[in-house]
Amino acid sequence: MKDSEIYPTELYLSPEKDELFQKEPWPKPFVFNEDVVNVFDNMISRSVPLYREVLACAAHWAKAYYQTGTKIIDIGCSTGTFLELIGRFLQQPATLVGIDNSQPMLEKAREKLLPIQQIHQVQLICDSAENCSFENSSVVIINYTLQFLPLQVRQKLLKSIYQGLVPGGLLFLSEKVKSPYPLFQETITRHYEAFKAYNGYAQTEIERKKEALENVLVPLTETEQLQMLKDSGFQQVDSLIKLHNFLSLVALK
Ligand SMILES: C[S@@+](CC[C@H](N)C(=O)[O-])C[C@H]1O[C@@H](n2cnc3c(N)ncnc32)[C@H](O)[C@@H]1O
Ligand SMILES: O=C(O)C(=O)C[C@]1(C(=O)O)C=C[C@@H](O)C=C1
Repeated sequence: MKDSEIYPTELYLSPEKDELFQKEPWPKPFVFNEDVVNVFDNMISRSVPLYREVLACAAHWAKAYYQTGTKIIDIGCSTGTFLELIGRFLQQPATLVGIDNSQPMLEKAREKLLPIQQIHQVQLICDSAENCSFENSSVVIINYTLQFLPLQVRQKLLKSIYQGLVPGGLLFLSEKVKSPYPLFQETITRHYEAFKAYNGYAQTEIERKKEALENVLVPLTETEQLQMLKDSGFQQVDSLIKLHNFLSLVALK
């Protein structure tokens, strides 16, 4: 695939509709179990603003910073949507590694990634990111995953990613963030919920998921996020995309 062909791009998303929070009992607290996994592609693409654009952007940056003979690692790879995209986009054979601690997610990913295995070496690791090595990677992607880790583990993980990246290596990070200003946070949340309603979620579904995610998904502010990256060793850090309460950053080793 040529650079010009990735945007606008089609992602490989399973069509099963997310109706999890319509029914009783609904998942609380939120976990990445089989029920969530079965509808995950539909859930995330209807819940994360600019999801398609973020993945296309991550693929562009991955291609630009990939160094031959190194790895591209996707932490919290879920059903493998990013790896499948970069696998189609990157012409030269590469080692693509997906890490996720949900076995059902990796089973979906395995299926999705079969076609790109004709070109690339694909490794799927079922473990917590904090137990993994990032040695010999030139690109690490961590989209909407750090937010689920305990606060004290996040810095440790970012340091370990920094250590594992080769010089000139890139970290691409997307997170749900919060505003440091309560009034702005309220306005942003209302706007975000309108986005979800536009994507077909009923108010009860929105409220139930919000409750399920409480204390499970803990967002930081953009400033805290940038500081954590700098404290982990990254000196060159920049923001690329932000809409409502979702942010994408890049950081260079
Ligand atoms: C919101 S999803 C990520 C979405 C995915 N990156 C994408 O763009 O489609 C979060 C993923 O992180 C995984 N996860 C949560 N905690 C983890 C941990 N400590 N280590 C590895 N994976 C984790 C979950 O199983 C889930 O698949
Ligand atoms: O629905 C929300 O409120 C979200 O925060 C979306 C979000 C996320 O950002 O991780 C939450 C859970 C799902 O895994 C997919 C997306």
